[in-house]
Amino acid sequence: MTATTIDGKAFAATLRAQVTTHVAVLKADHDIVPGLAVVLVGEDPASEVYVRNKAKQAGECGIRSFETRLDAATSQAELLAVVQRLNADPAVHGILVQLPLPAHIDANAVLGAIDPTKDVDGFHISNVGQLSVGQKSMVPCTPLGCLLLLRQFHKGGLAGSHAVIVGRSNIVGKPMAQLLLREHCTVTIAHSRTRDLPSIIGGADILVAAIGRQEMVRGDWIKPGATVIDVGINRVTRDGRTRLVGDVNFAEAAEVAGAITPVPGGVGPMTIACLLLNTVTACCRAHHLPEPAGLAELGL
Ligand SMILES: Nc1nc2c(c(=O)[nH]1)N[C@@H](CN(C=O)c1ccc(C(=O)N[C@@H](CCC(=O)O)C(=O)O)cc1)CN2
Repeated sequence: MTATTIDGKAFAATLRAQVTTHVAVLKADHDIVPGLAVVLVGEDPASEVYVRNKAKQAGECGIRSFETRLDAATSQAELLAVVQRLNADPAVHGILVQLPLPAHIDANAVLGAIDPTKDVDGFHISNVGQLSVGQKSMVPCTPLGCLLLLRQFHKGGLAGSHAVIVGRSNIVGKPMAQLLLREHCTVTIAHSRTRDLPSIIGGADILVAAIGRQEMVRGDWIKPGATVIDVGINRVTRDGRTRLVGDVNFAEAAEVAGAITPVPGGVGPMTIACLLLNTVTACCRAHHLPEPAGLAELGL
């Protein structure tokens, strides 16, 4: 069997087109322009790329973007002051502090200082709690992107499917589990200390790999016909060339799975598209206006 390759880049482009349409309506009917503030501390090269792409794609959708770049030596108090300023700015509907932060800064303190209604990353504890009890919330971008791909590409519907999530991070693994539970999947969260990972993965109709280890999941671990969502982004250098690979061995898995996301071009582009969707959603909620399809469609 050769799996369908899920084109996350194309799906993200469609989502961004929907966001662009909604932004245009907000401007034409209400003279409102959604605003997204992105804060980067330090000079991590990958974060630089992500922040640049966020600002560029926001602009292309008609979202006003506000970028704050801070020195790696910025104190936690200085960063908190920036967050407070953005919380108070009515032109800013979404705030994102790019992770990882330098080690001397307590990320939880910073994420907890963001106004939950502007928390387009969905990392504030009140959004985490609301998602876990099934209330309307802001939803973390990567798991939201994975869910939208699964709703589109997993054959046979999500309800009743056994989903195995490998990875228990607050950014991906845990919120992904909440989202799939809401879709009536049977959810197993596995992680680095799970015993006999291959046999757990072998029972999965849906596999979400978010463990951060290059090509760790082998093709013969995967149930024939399963849908595989690879969240991993690992930079590897082979024969003097650097390239990106996921947490799943793509070539092997594609021989067994029903559908699979590639790396790059799978989940990554969905992360930024969902950030833009969350920003417009936050703007609409702030102004008590109809939200774009997306979170509302998912009942979130
Ligand atoms: N505050 C946040 N920080 C981080 C998040 C997040 O959701 N919020 N997620 C990741 C990084 N990330 C977004 O910030 C992100 C990662 C990857 C991509 C992406 O488009 N990847 C491409 C490949 C890009 C490349 O060449 O490196 C792909 O997979 O096709 C977008 C966003 C950690 N931090």
